[in-house]
Amino acid sequence: MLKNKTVAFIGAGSMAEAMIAGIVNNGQLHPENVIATNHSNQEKRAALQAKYGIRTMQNSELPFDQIDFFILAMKPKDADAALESLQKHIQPHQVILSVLAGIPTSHIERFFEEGQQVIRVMPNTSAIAEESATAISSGAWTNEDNMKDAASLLRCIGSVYTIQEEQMDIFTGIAGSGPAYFYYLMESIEKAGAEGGFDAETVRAIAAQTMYGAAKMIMRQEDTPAELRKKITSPNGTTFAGLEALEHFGGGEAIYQAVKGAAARSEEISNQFSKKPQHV
Ligand SMILES: NC(=O)C1=CN([C@@H]2O[C@H](COP(=O)(O)OP(=O)(O)OC[C@H]3O[C@@H](n4cnc5c(N)ncnc54)[C@H](O)[C@@H]3O)[C@@H](O)[C@H]2O)C=CC1
Ligand SMILES: O=C(O)[C@@H]1CCC=N1
Repeated sequence: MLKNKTVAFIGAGSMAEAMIAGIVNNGQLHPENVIATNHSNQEKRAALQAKYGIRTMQNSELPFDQIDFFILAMKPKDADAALESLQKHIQPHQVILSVLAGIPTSHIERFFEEGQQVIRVMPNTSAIAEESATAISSGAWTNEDNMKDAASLLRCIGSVYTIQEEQMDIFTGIAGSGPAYFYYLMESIEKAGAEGGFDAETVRAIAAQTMYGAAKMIMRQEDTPAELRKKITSPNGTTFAGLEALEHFGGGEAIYQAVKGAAARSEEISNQFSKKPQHV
C-alpha cells in the first residue's frame, strides 16, 4: 500500500532528483508524501518543490515520526555525518534505504540500535524516465514486508532485482554506472555521424533509436546477444568491417574493463567503510 507511505530523501542531488521525478510521475505516491532535505542548498530545495510539488526542508525539520522510508542519497564521504545526525531520530520499525555506492548495510547498522532495518539500493539515473535497473539487498534486520514495500516503491522508477549484498559491487559496475558507458559510446557515434554530414541532434536520434531497438531485441530473450549479432553480420559485409574495427581497437575489452573498474571502486569504498569502528 504505497499510497499511505511517506518517503524522505536525505540529500537532494542528481540521484535523488531522478528518483523523485520517477516516483512523482509514476503517480503511486502523492507528492505531499515525498520529502527531500538538503545540507545547505536552499535553491535546489525550492526548485524541487516547485517542479515536483514535493515537500522540502532541512534535516532538523523532518517530521521523523511520519516517515516510513528514509532514503540516504548523499555522497559516500558525507554518509557518516548524515548518519550521526539521524541516529537519535530513526526507530527500528522505520526503514533506511541507502543508494550510496559501496557503503555496506553493516556500516549503516552500526549507527543505530540492534534491529534497525536497512536496505541497500543501487538505482541509476534512468529513474527519471522510469527505466532504472535497480538492485535491492536486505540488511541484517529487514523484514520481508518492508523488502516487498521497498521493491514496490522502486518499481515506480523501473525494474527491480533482489540480489545478495555481495553482488552489489558488480551490479554497480553494470547498472549503477552503466548509463554513463552508453552516453560515452553515443559521444563517439555522434562524432562519426558529424563527419558523415549529420548534425548532432539527428545522429543522436538515429543512434538512440538503434540502441533502444537493440535493447528491446535483447529483452525479448528469444536470441542471445551473440546470436543477434551474427544475424546482422554478413560475410565480409559492413557489420563485419565494423566489428573488426571494434575488436582491433579493444572495444569489447574496454567495456569489460569499465564494468570491472567501477565494481572494483565500489569494493574499495566498501573496504574503507568496513574497517571503520563501531558507533553505537
Ligand atoms: N548519480 C548517479 O548516477 C548515482 C548515484 N548513486 C549514489 O547516490 C548518492 C548521491 O549521488 P549524487 O546524487 O550523484 O550526488 P550529489 O552530489 O548530486 O548529491 C548529494 C546531495 O546530498 C547533499 N547532502 C550531503 N550531506 C547531507 C546531509 N547530511 N543531509 C542532507 N543532505 C546532504 C548535498 O548537499 C548534495 O546536494 C551517492 O552516494 C552515489 O553513490 C547511486 C546510483 C547512481
Ligand atoms: O559514480 C558514482 O560513484 C555513482 C554511483 C553509481 C553511479 N554514480
